[in-house]
Amino acid sequence: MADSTGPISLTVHGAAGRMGRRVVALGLADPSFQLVGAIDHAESPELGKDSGAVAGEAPSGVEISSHWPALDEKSIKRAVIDFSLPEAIDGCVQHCVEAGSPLVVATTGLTEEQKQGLSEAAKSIPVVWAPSMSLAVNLSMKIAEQITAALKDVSGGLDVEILERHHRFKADAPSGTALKFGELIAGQLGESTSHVHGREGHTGARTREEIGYHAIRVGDNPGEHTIVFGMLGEKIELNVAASNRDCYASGALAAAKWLIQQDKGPGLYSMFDVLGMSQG
Ligand SMILES: NC(=O)C1=CN([C@@H]2O[C@H](COP(=O)(O)OP(=O)(O)OC[C@H]3O[C@@H](n4cnc5c(N)ncnc54)[C@H](O)[C@@H]3O)[C@@H](O)[C@H]2O)C=CC1
Ligand SMILES: O=C(O)C1=N[C@H](C(=O)O)C[C@H](O)C1
Repeated sequence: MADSTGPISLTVHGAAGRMGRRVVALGLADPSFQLVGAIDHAESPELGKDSGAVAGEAPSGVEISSHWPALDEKSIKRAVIDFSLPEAIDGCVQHCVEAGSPLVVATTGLTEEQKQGLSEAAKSIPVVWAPSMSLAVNLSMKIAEQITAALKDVSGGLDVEILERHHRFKADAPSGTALKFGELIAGQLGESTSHVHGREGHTGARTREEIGYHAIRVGDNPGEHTIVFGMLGEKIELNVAASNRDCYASGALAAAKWLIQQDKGPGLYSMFDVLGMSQG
């Protein structure tokens, strides 16, 4: 008999990573979840170690492994949270589709083909996919859309530039969050918008239809985005910055809870859906 009561059986994909460790730590502290799996690369130096200990917490009894835990057919409340790398996504998605496990995907830098794969997977399982799981970032995205709508026809024209700052270890650029900001702002500016990544050489004057992106990599910055709305005579700078990674980890756990507690069916959902920001 399937058990619809009790905690959500949680598996973390990328469990030994900077983000995976925080998801494990916060998940272990949340009685809504029971950690049942901590997956990482077969060559990870953390393989075989206790996931709680690797996360700096008390032992969890769940070792970091490259093999997925056996499915508990009685437990219908289960979810997978992925904070891995693009090269790891296909295997994770395939497992979740085969197991019928709801999935939260946080990994950025996906190829267009991998994004299509998420849409295909969402035909059979519920998927939350967002480049940032942060409440403040998703709220800032909505505000950026409103600012753009209000200023896009301003006299003298509107210039939008997106600056992002991350730790020195970040492997992709610009951030998935910056790209999402640009996508949403371009949705307000119109189809003629071009996306310009950095500038060098004799570029000529900036065109009215471009959004500029600039990726800064310094120290241990957990993520900061500044959207500059420049006009002739004044500007607005919208800044949102994390001081640690827990805003993302708690957002991903909230997304998993939302999928299970709202009993979401197959579909591709965003953090706007999770946070109730989808309208407007
Ligand atoms: N959506 C969001 O809110 C956020 C997304 N991210 C994204 O999450 C991803 C991970 O970020 P970090 O934790 O900083 O990176 P990280 O490099 O510290 O962690 C990635 C983990 O994935 C593991 N991995 C690699 N290949 C694997 C495989 N085949 N199977 C299982 N595990 C595998 C690595 O061994 C590592 O432990 C990045 O794409 C980053 O942009 C990061 C923070 C917030
Ligand atoms: O790699 C990171 O750290 C982060 N990556 C995400 C992105 O690429 O947008 C989210 C957050 O900014 C932190």
